[in-house]
Amino acid sequence: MPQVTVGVSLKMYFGHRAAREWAAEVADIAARTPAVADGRIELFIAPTYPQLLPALEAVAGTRTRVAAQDAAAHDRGAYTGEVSPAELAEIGVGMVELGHAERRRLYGETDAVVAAKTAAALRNGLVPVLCVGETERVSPEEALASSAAQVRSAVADAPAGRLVVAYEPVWAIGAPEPAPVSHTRVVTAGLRELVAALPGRDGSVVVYGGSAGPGLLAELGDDVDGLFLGRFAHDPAALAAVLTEATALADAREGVRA
Ligand SMILES: O=C[C@H](O)COP(=O)(O)O
Repeated sequence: MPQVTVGVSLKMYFGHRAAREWAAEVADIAARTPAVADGRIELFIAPTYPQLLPALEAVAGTRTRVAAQDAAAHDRGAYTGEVSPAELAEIGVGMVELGHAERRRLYGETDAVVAAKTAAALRNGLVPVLCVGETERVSPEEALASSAAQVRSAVADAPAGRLVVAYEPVWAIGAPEPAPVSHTRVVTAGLRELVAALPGRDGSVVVYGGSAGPGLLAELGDDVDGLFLGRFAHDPAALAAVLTEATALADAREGVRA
């Protein structure tokens, strides 16, 4: 089992060539990071659909996993423009981001849609990166309540399987700074308790996303299982810095377990 999970979504920021160059740099960094190579850090990248196959090729042999940024709720059929989770699994994609705040806000994805997509991902062997988080800045307790409700709704009827829950307060996405550590730790601690108690979800983890970058993992320490990065991992050197912090955290966790 990984000790720390670090993911990056490119959203739609990069063109094809820039994404290819970035994936090649990530592959180099992953190959030079022993904790990725030995599986203590689970590293995944989520490029756009046209970039999935080149990304899989770029990171082959480095243990970096490739995630899609979304997937359909159906395996096949007359769903023009959709991408099947079955086909994603067939090409070697291992994870899929679901319920991201931008999908919910811009494309009207409801909790019911996210639940249907989560079930589809799990029945096709994909690990859902299930994005949850409050839309307005509220107390950590209220944030936990609404995020927990989103998790419960997403998995209520889904087949068994591991989840990566990404706690992303909507107000901290695309912001200059991440949510305060004092806020995040209450929510992630509560979500960890929740997922640990869910039947059939062994190995599930809770990561933080929303303007995350170098320095945050060291601050959050044992309050999270990792980070889900966006803009602040566009610079490969910043991702390398986060992986250095993740390595220190993995080492510390191993020390605790030894
Ligand atoms: O998918 C990643 C998150 O939405 C965070 O993005 P951001 O770090 O650019 O705010």
